[in-house]
Amino acid sequence: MINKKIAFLGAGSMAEAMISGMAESGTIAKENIIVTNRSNQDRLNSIHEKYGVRTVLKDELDFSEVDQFILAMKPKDIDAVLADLKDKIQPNQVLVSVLAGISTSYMEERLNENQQVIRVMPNTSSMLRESATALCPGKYTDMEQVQVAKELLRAIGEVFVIEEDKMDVFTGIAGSGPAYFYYLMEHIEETGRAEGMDSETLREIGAQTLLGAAKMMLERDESPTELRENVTSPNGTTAAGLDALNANGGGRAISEAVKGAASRSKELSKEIEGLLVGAK
Ligand SMILES: NC(=O)C1=CN([C@@H]2O[C@H](COP(=O)(O)OP(=O)(O)OC[C@H]3O[C@@H](n4cnc5c(N)ncnc54)[C@H](OP(=O)(O)O)[C@@H]3O)[C@@H](O)[C@H]2O)C=CC1
Ligand SMILES: O=C(O)[C@@H]1CCC=N1
Repeated sequence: MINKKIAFLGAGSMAEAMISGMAESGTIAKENIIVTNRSNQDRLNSIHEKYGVRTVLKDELDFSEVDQFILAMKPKDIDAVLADLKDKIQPNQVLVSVLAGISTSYMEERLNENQQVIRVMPNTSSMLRESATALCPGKYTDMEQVQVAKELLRAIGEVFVIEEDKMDVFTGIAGSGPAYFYYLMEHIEETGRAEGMDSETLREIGAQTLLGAAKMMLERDESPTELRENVTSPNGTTAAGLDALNANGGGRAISEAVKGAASRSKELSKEIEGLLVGAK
């Protein structure tokens, strides 16, 4: 068990997914997880009741008791948050940000010298401890703190330490990724329903098919191409399905989705910088 105190600054959907996974994991005691937001006390009450973690409004947080702060507000709020935190945090405390598009250098430049920061990108499957989470440390961050963050994030799934210049594409693949699979399922369900199947059965069939394919990719030593070919009998049903997918730009659409999300991640940081320039 990790004997550190963490404070979430932000109690929205991403924070809740992480809190739920962490609280269930036993990796960190619930009383060592503090959840804050700006003003929504009802939301804090509900998180406290559901997960048994401590909750306080951000202005009531005792900063001195926290080892790692997890920034989980919207990217547009980052400047206000960093300005507020700058002189409240100590060099031995670490800021771990889940914000899309906000780089470690962006945070470092707005904090006191040598401040330790870590950028991470989880996804909402954190709730079931099945996130694929990327992590990259800032340039002043101790390895020991990186280890603590890694261990914490392992409570909500698998952790991949990556170079920061890969963070945008990682966001396009894994941060936003669950939505693509849900979208796929929405269309599969719609088609099944049109053929008279009921939604509940379709949900189970689709999810089991996705889970089976995911496990095959994780547990078999075969590439997705080989696995796909094994499903595809000559002149059979899968070949017909894949032909239809290709004829309708399916493969290209998937690549474009990843590229679109990655490019939005890049754009977000530019927008935030633009806002700052505009505010001067
Ligand atoms: N949703 C996802 O799948 C993923 C999201 N992310 C990132 O997670 C972040 C949060 O997204 P999401 O959960 O959807 O956002 P939400 O809008 O649901 O939640 C934002 C939260 O931030 C709080 N907040 C705002 N300013 C402050 C502050 N100064 N101090 C403390 N809390 C503050 C808000 O409090 P109040 O309500 O009181 O104003 C609210 O609880 C984003 O930056 C996003 O890029 C990353 C990976 C995946
Ligand atoms: O849509 C978003 O911007 C956030 C970041 C990754 C997933 N959700």
